Amino acid sequence: MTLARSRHDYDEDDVRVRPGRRGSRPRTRRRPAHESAAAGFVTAVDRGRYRCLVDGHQVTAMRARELGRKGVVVGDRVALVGDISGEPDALARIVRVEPRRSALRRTADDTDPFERIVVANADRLVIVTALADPEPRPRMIDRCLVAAHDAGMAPLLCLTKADLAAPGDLLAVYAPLEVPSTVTRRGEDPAELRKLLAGQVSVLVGHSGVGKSTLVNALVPEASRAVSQVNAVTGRGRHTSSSAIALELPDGGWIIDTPGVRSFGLAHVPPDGLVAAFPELAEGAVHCPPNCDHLQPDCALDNWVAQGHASPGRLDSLRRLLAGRDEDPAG
Ligand SMILES: Nc1nc2c(ncn2[C@@H]2O[C@H](COP(=O)(O)OP(=O)(O)OP(=O)(O)O)[C@@H](O)[C@H]2O)c(=O)[nH]1
Ligand SMILES: [Zn+2]
Repeated sequence: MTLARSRHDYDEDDVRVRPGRRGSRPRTRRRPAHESAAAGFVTAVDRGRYRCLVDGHQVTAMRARELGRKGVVVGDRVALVGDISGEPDALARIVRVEPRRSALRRTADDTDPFERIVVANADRLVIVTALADPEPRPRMIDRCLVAAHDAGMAPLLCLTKADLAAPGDLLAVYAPLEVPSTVTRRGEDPAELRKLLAGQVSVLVGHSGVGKSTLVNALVPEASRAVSQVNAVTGRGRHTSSSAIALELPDGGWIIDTPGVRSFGLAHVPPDGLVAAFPELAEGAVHCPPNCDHLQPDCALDNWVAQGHASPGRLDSLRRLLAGRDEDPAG
């Protein structure tokens, strides 16, 4: 997969490496401290407490001061010291966050003024859209596709509630984008989705009411118990919490639900990054006039599509996104 960013380093808050006062070697060259630390996988984060899986058992941890401003998010691979027994009241310390393979970002909005990484190291973004009740919102899907590309994750379109409306029209809109898709309906086991997710770390995203919890409950029989255990630790209910939670899939892999994140704005994705999310169009954009915004008549992409190098639907999708970069991400 081509990445939109030249920034292949997904750790935005620790890229600056300051040389020591006396010009000693950069800090990253030093031997890592805590060589005997245990490896953990962060499955939930809330109010400064991190739930980590260490050797198959759950450990509650806090950040060690030495992490500085470094954020820790669900999906992070971390190194832990201190009490990793997992006993009630035991508290370990996270002393290191391993480099991230991918980083899903949310944009600033009314509920949170900062752009933040919400999930690290996930492979897939599952864009959950109901075919009816609520009505599908294609622009939200487009935005999620770019967010997936920007994050370094593969998208999967999951169309729910096929018992209420047929998926044909929506699938036709997205067929040219060659995004894999799966359709689910009430009363039917989501077997295809289960197969697609096995062995991977996937993030579910979608508007309220599209059926995410229904899917999670079907995929992870223990889901409600796992969620209430986390809430027992953090003292919050699922719907009031804005943090993500990772649940282990019976066939291997993880599904990460992100209750507070329903869509993604693109304000943090530069226009070049948007175009890069459409590799076969990016190739044609080299023929555009300098600083082309790809919305004017002299844009070379119309010709590129006319020559059959890319589908008209893909160009439409790109232009919808370019024209609406600053729109309300929930739209
Ligand atoms: N007809 C129909 N209804 C469904 C289907 N899947 C879920 N629902 C219903 O849609 C409603 C919302 O489903 P949830 O699973 O709670 O949706 P959600 O995406 O988790 O919603 P939030 O928790 O608000 O984000 C519930 O009443 C479900 O029973 C489906 O395939 N068909
Ligand atoms: Zn152009």
